[in-house]
Amino acid sequence: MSKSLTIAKFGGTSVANYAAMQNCARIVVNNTATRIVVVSAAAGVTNHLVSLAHTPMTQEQIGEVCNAIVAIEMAIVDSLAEPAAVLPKLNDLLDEMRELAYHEEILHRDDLKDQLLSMGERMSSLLFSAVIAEQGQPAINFDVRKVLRTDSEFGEAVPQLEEISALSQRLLQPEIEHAIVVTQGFVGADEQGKTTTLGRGGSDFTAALLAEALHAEVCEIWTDVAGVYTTDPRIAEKAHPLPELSFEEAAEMATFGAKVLHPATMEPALRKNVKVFVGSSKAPEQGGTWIMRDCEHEPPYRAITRRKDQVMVTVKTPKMMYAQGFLQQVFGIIAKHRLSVDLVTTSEISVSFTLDNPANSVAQRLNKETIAELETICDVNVEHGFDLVTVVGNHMQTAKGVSSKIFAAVSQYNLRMICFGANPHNLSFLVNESDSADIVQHLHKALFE
Ligand SMILES: Nc1ncnc2c1ncn2[C@@H]1O[C@H](COP(=O)(O)OP(=O)(O)O)[C@@H](O)[C@H]1O
Ligand SMILES: N[C@@H](CC(=O)OP(=O)(O)O)C(=O)O
Repeated sequence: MSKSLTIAKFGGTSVANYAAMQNCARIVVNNTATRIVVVSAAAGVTNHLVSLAHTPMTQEQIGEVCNAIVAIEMAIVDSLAEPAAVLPKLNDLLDEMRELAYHEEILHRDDLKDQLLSMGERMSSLLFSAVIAEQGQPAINFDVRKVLRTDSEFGEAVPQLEEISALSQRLLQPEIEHAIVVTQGFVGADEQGKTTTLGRGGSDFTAALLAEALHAEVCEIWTDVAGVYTTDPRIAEKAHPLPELSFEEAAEMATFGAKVLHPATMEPALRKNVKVFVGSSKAPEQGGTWIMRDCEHEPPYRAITRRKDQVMVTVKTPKMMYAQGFLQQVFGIIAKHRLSVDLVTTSEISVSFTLDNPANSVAQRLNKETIAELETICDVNVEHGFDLVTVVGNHMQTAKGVSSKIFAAVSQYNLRMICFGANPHNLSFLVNESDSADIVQHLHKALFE
């Protein structure tokens, strides 16, 4: 275990093609502390795999989607100086992918879906290890399933921390002594060795879990933006990168929709005090954001996030006024399906709460099951078409004038639910999806420009 170990994670756009991979390989070889590299699938590949796994398709349609993936992978191999060194292994993986796609279409098994989803990372890690080797460093492609033990919740598998730590120290640590280890983000395996996945965007989480297991000093998240910004730069053009963030602020931002980080990434970092750096693999010289335990400044507001695809569920029982334990029953059902609720409001006869409902996700299936079970005990009304906008900061409930400034900025919009005061780090609104970009822009202007 080395105190100076750095783990570098490269996201989908950073490994989208050969030129992008070369930028990343330079970042790796320029820092001798970087011995482990975690890669995502090349941009677009996981989306194709998700459509294979979740959309009913004819044989021809399956063939077309597979061909689109083949084109992305082959363009990278063809650019390598020695394609022949990896081509047989890549062809094996492509064959495995096609076979899984046809089988899954017939069998609809969750374990096959995850095996299929893992193929993008298995291919990109093979290719990326070849790109590092081209830059003169010994590199190996390591199968993360040997160490990233999870439970068997396919699609949203939960990492088993003690096993990951023991397995990583036994099987991964010796490898980094003699080569740069390139491994897969997002992917794991259960006790039976079946392939699992950690949920969309889960490669950041993998990097943080391995950093925790091997007591790394730094976990770098290399992406397509130069750090974590005041808000998504795709929404507000004047958004700017933040030099520093606390673990808590970063965790809130990720939970409430800052796609640049997977929501669970901060947990391992916080447990082992691993510093997290977020930067652009295209422009590493621009610097980025350091996320750490103690920041120099903890301002009342630091950033704005937006999370799309929210549903608002209102449960109502005419007997609620007298029915003690109704809330407990409702939240018992939600907990049983492992859902988390972000916003809650109550009145005498009803309770409203929000559920995250992204397309093609495990959450969507669990939401349906939860709503069906709630309908057995009360009236349930489900409304779609909302986004959640959150201002993230520190000691927000006690900082004077913060909430009035925020409410003034959104005064002309219809706010369906508001959540404030339960913790010092956020103020959230549920808003119509058609308004959310405007709301973020107005808030950004009022708070940061
Ligand atoms: N607060 C934020 N700061 C920076 N990027 C953000 C933020 N909120 C959302 N994003 C979006 O996250 C994107 C990076 O995340 P993602 O596409 O998942 O990258 P990767 O493929 O590298 O994991 C950025 O291009 C940006 O549009
Ligand atoms: N490839 C997976 C995992 C991941 O983390 O990807 P990215 O780093 O590109 O967000 C996904 O698309 O969900």
